[in-house]
Amino acid sequence: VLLNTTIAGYEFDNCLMNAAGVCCYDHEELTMVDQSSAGTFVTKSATKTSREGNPLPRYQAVPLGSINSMGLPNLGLDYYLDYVRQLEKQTKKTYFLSMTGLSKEETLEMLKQVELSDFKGMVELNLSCPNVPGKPQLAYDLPTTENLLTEVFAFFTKPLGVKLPPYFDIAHFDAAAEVYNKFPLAFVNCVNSIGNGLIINDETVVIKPKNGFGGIGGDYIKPTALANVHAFYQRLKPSIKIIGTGGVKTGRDVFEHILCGASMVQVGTALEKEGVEIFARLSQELTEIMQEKGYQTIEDFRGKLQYLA
Ligand SMILES: CC(C)(C)CCc1c(C(=O)O)[nH]c(=O)[nH]c1=O
Repeated sequence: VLLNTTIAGYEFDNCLMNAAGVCCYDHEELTMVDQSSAGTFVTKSATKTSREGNPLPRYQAVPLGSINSMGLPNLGLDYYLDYVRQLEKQTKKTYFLSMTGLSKEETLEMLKQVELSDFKGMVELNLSCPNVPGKPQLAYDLPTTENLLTEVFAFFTKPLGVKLPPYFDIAHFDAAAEVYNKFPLAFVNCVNSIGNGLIINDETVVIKPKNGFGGIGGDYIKPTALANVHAFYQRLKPSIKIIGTGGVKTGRDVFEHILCGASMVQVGTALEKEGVEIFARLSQELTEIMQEKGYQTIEDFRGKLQYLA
């Protein structure tokens, strides 16, 4: 049984990796993922300059998942770009560089810097980035998203995919897929946390920013994550691969994401709780499921979700 996968012609020896934001803040965390059973890693979404992020507590794990309003704490694009450029020369692996500008100008400026560099990996453009105040996050504003991607692909030639928040309406799957199908995207990553949830302990919110409102991850979001993976798998042109993120904590969850069409599966909340040894456990559990079912590679069952007659 092999757990290898391919995205945009880049080979990975394992289809598991971290989700942006988890275990990817600095060299130490990124090295831990790189030296684990994971096939690769993605960096914390970078902005042009480093950011402290929101006041603590800004992340809270709970039995069925997590809530966060981190506020994009990161060490700045140069830190991650320099680190990945030197690491990829040593390991010959393909890494993901996540980024999100706080304005269109910042996003384009960062991408121009990456385009001019000798970075050989892939960019994951986080479209959950904030928009003009009073407007929804970028990925929920499709005309603005289309405008941005048009300007991006006017100059950007390295492999680039987008990290998407969950959509909840079939009409939105249709409209969003119509936009993303217009661009030479390497992948779409479904899903980011479900935005603006609220978790309460006794009579009090559990995180400080935004009066306790934050992105929800974990068991709570797996049905939504699987639906988004499969909806885009059904709608996007075959050259745009799907990365599945959300609610993964067992090999069975990884299997279900791949069954829905995912070519790579990311782990967030469960990685935060268990640490990087989770990648070996998930690999073992997925291997056992595949052996039981007689699948040799993930391509034997990727996207083959069955419907009821
Ligand atoms: C929510 C934003 C701060 C605009 C982007 C960064 C981000 C964060 C974060 O840094 O708060 N948390 C998430 O669960 N997903 C994200 O994409």
